[in-house]
Amino acid sequence: MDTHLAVRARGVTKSFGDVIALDGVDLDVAHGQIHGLVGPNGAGKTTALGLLLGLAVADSGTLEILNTPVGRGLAAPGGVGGFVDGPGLYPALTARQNLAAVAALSGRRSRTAAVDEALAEVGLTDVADDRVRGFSLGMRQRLGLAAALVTEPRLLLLDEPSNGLDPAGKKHVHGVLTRLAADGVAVVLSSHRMDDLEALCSEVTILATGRVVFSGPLGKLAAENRALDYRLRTPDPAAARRIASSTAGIHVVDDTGTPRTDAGVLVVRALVPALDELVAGLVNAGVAVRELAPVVSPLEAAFLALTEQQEAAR
Ligand SMILES: Nc1ncnc2c1ncn2[C@@H]1O[C@H](COP(=O)(O)OP(=O)(O)OP(=O)(O)O)[C@@H](O)[C@H]1O
Repeated sequence: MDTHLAVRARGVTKSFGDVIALDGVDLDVAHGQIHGLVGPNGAGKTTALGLLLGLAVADSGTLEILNTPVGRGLAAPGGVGGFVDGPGLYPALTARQNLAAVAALSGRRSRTAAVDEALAEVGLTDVADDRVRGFSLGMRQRLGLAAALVTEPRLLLLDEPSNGLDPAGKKHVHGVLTRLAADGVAVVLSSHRMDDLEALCSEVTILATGRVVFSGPLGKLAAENRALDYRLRTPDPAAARRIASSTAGIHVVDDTGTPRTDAGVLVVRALVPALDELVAGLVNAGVAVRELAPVVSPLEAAFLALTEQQEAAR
């Protein structure tokens, strides 16, 4: 048993009738790691989180959670917290009463302090005594996270935790997750938001049609040798286009969805070394470069490439 891992899954398969939701999934999540599950709609993210939360049982494969082998019965081992498909909350109770109920069920001793602390951590102190019925989606998400916090999880599982969050809410949630990870808690979250994954996760697992198409550090994914589209902003796009077209390894992309009114922008597809050549060529020719940035982030580009390959292979 690998004690530095909070989650160790090998060859996990789960079907619903004819639909194979997970197909031989391996997953390692270390203590203190924020691990992102990412993939197109229907890729199997929620199903995977449901298995980790003990809401469903795998058809085959092995799963160890917090060093406990998960058997055929439902229910996750102690120390696992979180939610899928939105947090389960009592709408007629206040935020504080909801958390007090969770604290009581989880057998915490210093309940009042734990509830107050959790409310403060997610930024809901001001609305602690309001009924949850009137809460927005983002407030419910934050309260769901607070409910998980009062159980003091060692493995926290969250399905789309940034759903409906405004920038302030997002800041609170990101702060909480980062603090938990620094304290050694393993966090697994699903998200469609590449910016969130990049801001939070040290590792990601990309699922496509139930299979793992990548798992590992974000840096490794971004560094994969793949040509990206770059937006080049210049006061002299005609000269820039001429130079780009004659630079080896540079492909000028015409149809990028860039608004036609943005005449100073050229999009080129290239690997980094060719891009360096292009910049040198532009500078030598006296063509100013006002901006040079990937059109989509390296993570998003890798995500699209990997998931499209898997879809095409179906
Ligand atoms: N209870 C269920 N009964 C039948 N099919 C299901 C069930 N749960 C999931 N599925 C199917 O399993 C596949 C994986 O679904 P899952 O919800 O895990 O994907 P997801 O990656 O979370 O998708 P999304 O990004 O849309 O939330 C889908 O084809 C889905 O229709």
